[in-house]
Formats: sequence, structure tokens, C-alpha cells
Amino acid sequence: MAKKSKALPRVLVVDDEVDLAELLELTLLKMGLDVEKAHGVIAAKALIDSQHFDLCLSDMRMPDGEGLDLVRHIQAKGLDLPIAVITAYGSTENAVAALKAGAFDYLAKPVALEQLRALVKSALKIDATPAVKAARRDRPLLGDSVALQQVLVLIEKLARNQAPVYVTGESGSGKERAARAIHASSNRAEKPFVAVNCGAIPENLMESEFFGYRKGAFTGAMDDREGFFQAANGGTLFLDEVADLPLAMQVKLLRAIQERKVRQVGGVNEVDVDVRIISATHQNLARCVESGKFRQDLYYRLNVIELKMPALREMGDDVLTIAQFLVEDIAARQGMPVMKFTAAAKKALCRYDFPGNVRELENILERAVALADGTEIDSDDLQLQQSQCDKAEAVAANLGDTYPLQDYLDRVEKAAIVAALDKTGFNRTQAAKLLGVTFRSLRYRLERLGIVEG
Ligand SMILES: Nc1ncnc2c1ncn2[C@@H]1O[C@H](COP(=O)(O)OP(=O)(O)OP(=O)(O)O)[C@@H](O)[C@H]1O
Repeated sequence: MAKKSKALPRVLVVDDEVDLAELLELTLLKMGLDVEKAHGVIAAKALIDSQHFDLCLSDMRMPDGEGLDLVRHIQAKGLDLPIAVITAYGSTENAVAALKAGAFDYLAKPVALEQLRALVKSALKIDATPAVKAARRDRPLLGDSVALQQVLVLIEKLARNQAPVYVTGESGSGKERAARAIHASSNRAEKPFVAVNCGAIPENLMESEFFGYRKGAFTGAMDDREGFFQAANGGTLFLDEVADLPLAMQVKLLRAIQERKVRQVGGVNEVDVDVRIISATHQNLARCVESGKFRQDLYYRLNVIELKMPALREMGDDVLTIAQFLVEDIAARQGMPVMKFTAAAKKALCRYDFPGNVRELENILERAVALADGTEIDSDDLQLQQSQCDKAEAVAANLGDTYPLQDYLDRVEKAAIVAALDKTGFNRTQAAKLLGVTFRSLRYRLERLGIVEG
């Protein structure tokens, strides 16, 4: 793994379980630390003997030895290197043996990331130093939730191969950001990342935009021009809103992907192109295939591996973590002190649905910073639209218990009818209109619910 800045604390992760080692690595990288991995005791000893580390995290049982050997090795050499071991669930005796041998702490499997972070912070005596914060900011996607962790693990894996990736998720959930992250971690990183919004190109220009054209190919083609494929050669072509491609263009795209060749409009020869395709859409592409709007063969070509971006509302407390980073960014850009959130603002953020996901959060915070008085952002500054879920809760709260269901529904119905009657001065014809029911139906309901003119 490439070394980051020398100023960052270095952690050695020793684990033969590749998935766990990766999860630990990602968590530590997210904390802004520099990470080295060893997949066994022998390799770990060699690294410890030849390089400087500030912390070692080691699994207990590995094919070529025990984590305990490493603890003893470090003690025997008198190194100033704190080591913690990771023990199998329920094996307390192992943990005790490691602590006796000199380990400063242990973690039991399955590893709880919150616990891991606390352990690392206390071992390294760090709590978000400026270097750590800067490194965090550089991370491709912010968030500590399990959903986002899984995305980060998959991104790292996808970066190591060349397969087409199909990124799904709601609008503003970070699909393009994830695509850029795959590219940036891949061996294509030095080559271009070309993002194309397939929905924004007029149909008659599509072919020339994608494949380029030769001088004189059509009126206005004054010079030879490359298309997206040639521009992305050696790198990654990101096809955003791929469901918006017209069928005729889908055929041409499929051919270019299969043959790895393109021909410029007006050109004679085909040229080789080497691009990795990442596509995305917020639509349901499988359904587009069913309805005949999208070619099945292209769908299979693009959808080799799916990366699903979680919606912000599925990311738990991440909304607060991301919000905090965003206000810090805004403050840095505007050269002003960082604003804090009041408790009410935090609560409002956690309860809101965010149909527009992180993009919406960015907009909300830009506005809130501009509106807020003093140094705090309050819930009013956020100007959140009350969500459907909140509205139902508000009705329920005003009307007491929500069960038995029939009682609850009767109370809701009664409240709506009384409100309509109030509004119309008890004119039942107008109230029925307002409620969208017939006069007869309203009369029946008034009787059933025992509503009489008060
Ligand atoms: N986890 C995240 N951490 C930090 N920023 C994020 C995260 N997810 C999304 N963003 C930011 O939110 C904005 C929208 O992200 P992006 O453009 O990648 O979304 P998208 O899913 O491609 O949207 P669309 O479907 O509308 O094209 C960007 O400014 C991006 O940097």
C-alpha cells in the first residue's frame, strides 16, 4: 500500500482473514491513519523489525503462528509499540494470556467498529488532530455506517479489477463520487476519468459525441474531433443516467464495448480503445429492460457487478457526521468560524427523509449557514419540509394512542371532518366537496361518528 504523509501515525494490521483485514484497514484509513497489512505472523515480524509503527493490531490465530508470538516478540525486542489482539468470540483465556504477555488491550470478534476506533484513539492518544481531519476529508465518501463501510470495501475490491460496474442508488446518493473513487484507486488513476450525462446529449449529436467525427463528416465539422471513448482511453468512462440512452445508440454502444473499437463519424477505419465502463442510473434498469426501453444484451454487459449506494436516510448517524464535515468545508471556503448545530437542529436532521440525499443536505446547509444568527445552526435555519412520517407521527401524537386501529382511524376521520365543517361554517355540501366525498357519504359518516352541530 502506498505510504501517505509521514506525519500520519502508522498502524500494522496482522490478519490472515482478508475481509476482516480490509475492514480494519478501511476503518483506520478513514481515521486518517497510515496502514500496512501483513497476512501472517512471520510477515508481521519482518515488518516490525524493519519499519516503524505506532500501533499493531493482530488477530490471535493465524496459520503460521499466534498473535501471542507477536506480543512476545515486541516485548523481547523492547519496542515502544502498543499491540492489541483480536480474539475469537468467547475465548477470554486467550485475551487474558495476551494481556499478561504485554498486549495493551484486546478486541473480541465480531469486531465492533466503534470499539475499534476508541481503542485506536486511546492507543495513539489522538482525537481528530488537524492531520487526521485533513486525511478524513480526502476520503472518497464520508460516513461510518455499516452500509457505507460495505460500499467502501466493495469500491476497493472493484478498483482492483476491470469489470464493468453498474452503480445504483437514489439521486444525490453519491453514485458519481463512488465511480470516481473506483477510478482513483485503480491502476487507471493516472489516465482520464470522463463523466458523461447520457440524458443531456441531443439524440442527433450522440454518435459524434461518443465516437468523435472526421473533418467534413457533416455541416459544421470543421476539424477532426475525438469522442468520449477516445478521451477516456486508458482510463474510465462513466455513463451517468444510462437509462436515458436512445435504443439506436444502445446498439452502437454495445458494439463499441464488445469490440473495444470505435469508428469516428465520417471515418473509414476503426481505432482500438481501452476504457473501463462504469454506468449509473437512479431508474430501475431491469424494469426498463422489461418494458423494452433498454436492450437486455447491453444491460448484461453493463451490469456485471452492481454497487448499490445507500440512501442517506438508511445511514443512521452518518447524516450528522457528514453535516459536520460539510459545515467545516463551508467555513473553510468562506474563511469564517465553524458553526455548531443546536440539539434541536441535530434532531431535525436525524428525523428528516432526505429524498435528495447528500446533495440535498449540502444545499440545506449552505442555506442554513447563510440564515443562522451567531455561531449556531438551529432547526429553523434548516427549513426542512416536514416528512410524511413526521406528519403521521404528529397526527398520532395529537390524537393519542394509535391502537386499536379502528379507533385511531375513526379519530383521524372525525378530526378531518370537523375541520372541514369548521372551515365551511357547518355547510355540509361544501364540507363534502372539500373532503372529496359525496354528500350522502358525509351524512353517513356524521351519523356513524356521532358528529352533531355544536
Ligand atoms: N458519502 C458522501 N460523503 C460526502 N459527500 C457525498 C457523499 N455522497 C454524496 N456526496 C456528495 O453529494 C453530491 C451528490 O453526489 P453525486 O453527484 O455523486 O450523486 P449521484 O448519485 O451521482 O447523483 P445523480 O443521481 O443526481 O447524478 C456531491 O457533491 C457529492 O460529493
